[in-house]
Amino acid sequence: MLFYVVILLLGALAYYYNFENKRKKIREHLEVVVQRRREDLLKNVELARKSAKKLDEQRRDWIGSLDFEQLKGELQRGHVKCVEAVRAYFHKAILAHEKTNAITSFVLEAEQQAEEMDEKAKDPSFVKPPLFGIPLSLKECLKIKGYDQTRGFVQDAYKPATSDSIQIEHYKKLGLIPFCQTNVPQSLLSYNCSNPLFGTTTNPYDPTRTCGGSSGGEGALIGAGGSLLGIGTDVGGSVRIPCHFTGAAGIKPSKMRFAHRGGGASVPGKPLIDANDGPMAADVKTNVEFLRHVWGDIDFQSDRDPYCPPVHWNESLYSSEKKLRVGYYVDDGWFTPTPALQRAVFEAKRHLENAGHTVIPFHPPRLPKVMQLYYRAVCLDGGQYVLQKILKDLIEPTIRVQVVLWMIPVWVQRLLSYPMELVFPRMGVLMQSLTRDTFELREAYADIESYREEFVELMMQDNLDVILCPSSVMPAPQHDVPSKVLAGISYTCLFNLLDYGAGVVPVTTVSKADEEKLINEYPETDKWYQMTKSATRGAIGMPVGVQLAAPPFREEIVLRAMREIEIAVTGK
Ligand SMILES: CCCCCCCC/C=C\CCCCCCCC(=O)NCC(=O)O
Repeated sequence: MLFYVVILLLGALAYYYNFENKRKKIREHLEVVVQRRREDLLKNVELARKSAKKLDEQRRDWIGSLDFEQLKGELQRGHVKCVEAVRAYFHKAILAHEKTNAITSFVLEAEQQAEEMDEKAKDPSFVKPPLFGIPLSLKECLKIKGYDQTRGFVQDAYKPATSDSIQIEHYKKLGLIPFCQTNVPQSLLSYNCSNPLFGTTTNPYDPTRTCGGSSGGEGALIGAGGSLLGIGTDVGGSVRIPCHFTGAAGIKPSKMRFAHRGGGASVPGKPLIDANDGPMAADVKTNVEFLRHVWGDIDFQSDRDPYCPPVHWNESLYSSEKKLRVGYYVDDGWFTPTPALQRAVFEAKRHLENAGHTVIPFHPPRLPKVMQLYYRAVCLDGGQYVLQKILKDLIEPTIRVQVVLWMIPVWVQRLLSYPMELVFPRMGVLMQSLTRDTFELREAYADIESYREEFVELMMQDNLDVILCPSSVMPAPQHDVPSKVLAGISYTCLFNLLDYGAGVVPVTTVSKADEEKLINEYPETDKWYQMTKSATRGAIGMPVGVQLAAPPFREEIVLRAMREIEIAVTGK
């Protein structure tokens, strides 16, 4: 017996030694790659700076002071040249990058693309496309020719795309000029924004706090004024959470409203957890203008990807005079949001009511089940695809907790979930989420389908057009909190599970009264609540948005409600 135990221990030791040795070699190689990539980024930023300096300072500042609508008008009228817009935004993005570390690469070809467009515009018969010359920032994972899509994995550096995605082709056709790529968390499966290749992107309002993720670089850049319009992706909140954390506005449309052929994802092959790209900007108005033109011309994408239905921008939904019926909630029954987030929903409710809409209570059903189904379907192989990739890379410290969770075998998680339920019931629920086998996976898909039916039925019973709810559970926390408070995405991931269109609009900032309410009333009943409470302390002044959502192909209603709230909040 002793003999076998000794053999087993020796075997385990040899395995560990071998594993560590291999990891050490991988680490050494990857550290060299990181060094080289960071040096290349410094050179790339210097080239963008050189280009920006070609523009007279006064003119640069004037162009930089124009909002989206004004810049669009000046470019259309020929008062601003495309190359001037690109140089002005190189300058503004460098300033934002120096503040937040938001950029992973400037797209230096933007200058040449702009010059070519200016050349074409000299011909009096040339018809300018609707978004002529507007600089566009892109989340790093979006496929643009000549640039990497690493998703924060060092192993994927120096593997540039050989072509643009259909969507990028489309944006260029509409006149937009991609001018930079922005940072993401390693794997994209986090709502913070750190990776070992490019480091941590910070919140423009407070560097000790995250800008959110995974489209965090976009949030930071837009929040710091370095871009007028950017594109993110969202499989659990990655467009909406950074918007909420940085005071931006953005929308995740339902999956079929854009082409996906040839596009990448954090975890390929996870049907029913629907991801999509989505615009992000300083205001809702810009999102509307962008989508009006993209969807107005959606045949470009449908012709190249037959799985993208040619559903055009529906102006009559957006501009309708018919008053809306809105279902609202401030607490989903799974994770009570901090006071400022609840207040934001009540304020948005009041704005909608003042505009003549009917706003009634709505209760999203069975959120603990939703969380289980979401994690089950997002990590459909028990997290193995991402885990294997992470283990071949430098591991990002701020997502270590979730990496460790993925490493615990599913059967062990299940076993431990029962005692866990007694002391930390919500964690117990999540520990039962990852799949043991295909039987459970099929069951999860069937459950998601019936949950969708149930939700639609509930909305129909009350004749609801749109749902109003919090964007998250807290304002921007510190960088390591998202990986620890995994369950804090319930407000956003619900609408990925449902494949609804869902957007976030800024409404308020955290106030002193919110802080007092937090200290005196916010629950501390488990670790997640304790961490959320402590992360929210000292967040006075941080932006807070609300979320609106509607069933697929009704994104225009979501945008209408967002825009009405925006007008009530900002007066413009
Ligand atoms: C014991 C608990 C077991 C559960 C372990 C789960 C580990 C974490 C897995 C997934 C986290 C998902 C967070 C998603 C945040 C938003 C991500 C997003 O929208 N990404 C965009 C994209 O992928 O394109």
